[in-house]
Amino acid sequence: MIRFEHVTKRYADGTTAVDDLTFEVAEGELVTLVGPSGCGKTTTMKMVNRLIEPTSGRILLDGEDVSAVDPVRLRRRIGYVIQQVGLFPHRTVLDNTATVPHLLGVKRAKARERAAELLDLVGLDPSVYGDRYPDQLSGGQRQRVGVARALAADPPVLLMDEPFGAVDPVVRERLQSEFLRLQQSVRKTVLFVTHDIEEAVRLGDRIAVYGDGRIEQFDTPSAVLGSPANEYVAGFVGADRGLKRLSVTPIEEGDLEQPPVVHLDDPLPRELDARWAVVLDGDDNLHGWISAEHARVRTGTVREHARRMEAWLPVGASLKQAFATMLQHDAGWIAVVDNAGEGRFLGVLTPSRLHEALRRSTAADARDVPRADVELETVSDH
Ligand SMILES: Nc1ncnc2c1ncn2[C@@H]1O[C@H](COP(=O)(O)OP(=O)(O)OP(=O)(O)O)[C@@H](O)[C@H]1O
Repeated sequence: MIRFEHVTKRYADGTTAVDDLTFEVAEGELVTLVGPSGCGKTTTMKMVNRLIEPTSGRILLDGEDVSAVDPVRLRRRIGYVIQQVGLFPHRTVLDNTATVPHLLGVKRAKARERAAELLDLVGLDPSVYGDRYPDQLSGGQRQRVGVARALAADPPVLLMDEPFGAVDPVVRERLQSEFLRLQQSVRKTVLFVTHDIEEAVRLGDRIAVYGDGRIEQFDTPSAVLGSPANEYVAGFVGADRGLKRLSVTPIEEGDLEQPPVVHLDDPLPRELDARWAVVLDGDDNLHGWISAEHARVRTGTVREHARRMEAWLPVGASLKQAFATMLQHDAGWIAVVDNAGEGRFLGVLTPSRLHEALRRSTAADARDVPRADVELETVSDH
C-alpha cells in the first residue's frame, strides 16, 4: 500500500534526515516508526503526503508514485493526525470533524451526521461534546477529535505523528486501547510515529526501529523484542525487553490449566483434587469459585457458597494484563473466558503457565539469539 524505494532526504543545510530508506506497509497494516529525537521519523512521514519532497528515491501509494499526484488530491486519501491537534478554535467539535467532508463536497447535513458517527466511534458522545469548543475539552478528548477528524473523509491511509504524545500516561494508555479497537474495525493503513518503544510495541503490527536516518530493524514487536538485530536495537528496546514482551504476547487456550469445575446447582463437593474449584452456571459461563475447605465443612448447594470471581480476562488479552490482574486482585490464578458472547469458561492461567507462555513466545522469535541468552533474559526480567 505504501512503498518506500531508496528514499533519501537531504535538507538544504546538508543534514541527511533519511538515508536510502526502503520498506513497505501492507494494506490495513499499522507500522510504528520509533527512534530517538531527530532520527528522521517525521521527515519519513511527511514525504508520504508531500509536505516534504525526497531528494532521491520514490514513494508509491497503491502503486502510484506520489510525486506525480497533485498534493491536494493526494491528501484527500491520507488522514493526518499530529500532536498539537490543530483544531479550529472558533468551531464546535462537530463542525471541526465535519470540515473535511464538507470541503470535499459532502452536503453539510450529511457531513455533520457522519461527524457525529465518528465522534461516537472515538468515544465522544456527540450529544454531549458535539457543541463544545476545543478549549472546553481535555487534552485526551482533543486528541480523539483529531482522530475523528482524520477519519472523516474515510481515507485509506492514516499518518499519525506522536498523536498521543501530549497527554498524561494514564490517558495515553486509554487512547491507545481505544485506537487499537477502532483500528480493528476500520483497518486503515497506518504509519504511526512515536519515540516511545512501549507505544510502538503495543500498537504496531510491525515496528521500524530508526537509528540515524536509517531503519535498524523492521519486524513484528515480538521479533524486535526477542531478537534485536544489533546492539543499537537491543539498547533501544531496553534491558527490560522480557517484561515488554508480556504486553505483546496474548493468552492462548493452550496456555490454560483445567481445574476442577462445579456447577451452581450441584451439591457441595466433599472431595476436590485441588484447593479450589471454578463455579460455572448452567451455560458453562464463569460464575465464581469455591474453596475445597469451605465446601467440605458446609452443607447445601454450590450456589449458596460460591464466591464471585473478580480476576478474569478474555482469551487473547495480553500476559501483561494477566499479570496485572493477578496483582490487582492478589490472586494466585485468573480465569480465562471466551472473548465472544457471555463469557464461556475456558480454563485458568496460573503463574507457572504464564511463565511458560512467555517462554513459548520468546522461543518462537529466538531465531538468531542463542537460546541460553534468551532464557536468562526472560527469567531475570520478571
Ligand atoms: N527543515 C529542516 N532543515 C534542516 N534540517 C532539518 C529540517 N527538518 C528536520 N531537520 C533535521 O532532520 C533530522 C530529522 O528530523 P525529523 O524531524 O525527521 O526527526 P524525528 O525523528 O521526527 O525527531 P522528533 O522525534 O524529535 O520529532 C534532524 O536532525 C533535524 O534536525
